[in-house]
Amino acid sequence: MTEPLIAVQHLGIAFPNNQVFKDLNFDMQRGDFLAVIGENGVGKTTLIRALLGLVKPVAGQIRYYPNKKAIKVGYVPQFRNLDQEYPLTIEDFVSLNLRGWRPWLSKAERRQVDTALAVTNLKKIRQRPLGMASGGEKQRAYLAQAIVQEPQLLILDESTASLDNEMKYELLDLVENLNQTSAITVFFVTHDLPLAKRYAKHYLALRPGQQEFGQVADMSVEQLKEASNVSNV
Ligand SMILES: Nc1ncnc2c1ncn2[C@@H]1O[C@H](COP(=O)(O)OP(=O)(O)OP(=O)(O)O)[C@@H](O)[C@H]1O
Repeated sequence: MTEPLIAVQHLGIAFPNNQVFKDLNFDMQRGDFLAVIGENGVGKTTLIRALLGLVKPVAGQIRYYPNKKAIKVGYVPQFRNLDQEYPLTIEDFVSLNLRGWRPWLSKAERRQVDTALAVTNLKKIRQRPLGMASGGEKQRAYLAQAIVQEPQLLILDESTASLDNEMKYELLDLVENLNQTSAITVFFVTHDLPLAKRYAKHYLALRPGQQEFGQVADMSVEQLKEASNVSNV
């Protein structure tokens, strides 16, 4: 077995009066495309926060290989429509993730921006104010911003929710392409089981107090639904 990118081992996370995870275990192999499914409130966002080191486990651990610092993370949020007045151009918006306190980009950074715009099909409209872009273009700009630093791990946090069908597939086709050509590891939180089935290699179905991890190819959409539904006890 090769070394994973991230190993979640016996993870326990609790808030006052609320044990969200108890003994959660799964590995993310490099280049995996993992769909994380489960009902509202089961802990999907908490798991993302734990992966980012923003919530402290009460038990177990998350191991990063070779180490946490070596893993850059890109994050694509759920689609929310930006105001038409939003002033940054698409290119400036994508560059935000590279600019520290410096107002300018180095040559190497410019190349990174060009690549991110190219792989998300935004080159032609790079000078358009982001607020004037279509919904799909805006979400592609978020994807471009997330990948401009060439992360090893890309987190899609319900990034396709509220997009129409065509835009969902368009966005995930781009992500699949990145996954296949740059071996970027994808952590895809979604309620959309047909999308999970179409794009993911593995699934992690979260239920209160339990989890199921497996290969998507072995599951039908109905079985995925069953795996992520709360059992009637
Ligand atoms: N900071 C916090 N303090 C206390 N409880 C919290 C905190 N954050 C989350 N929770 C609780 O932990 C549980 C898991 O929440 P979380 O947001 O991770 O679920 P989710 O699966 O992402 O839900 P959704 O699909 O609705 O986004 C919920 O019961 C939530 O109320």
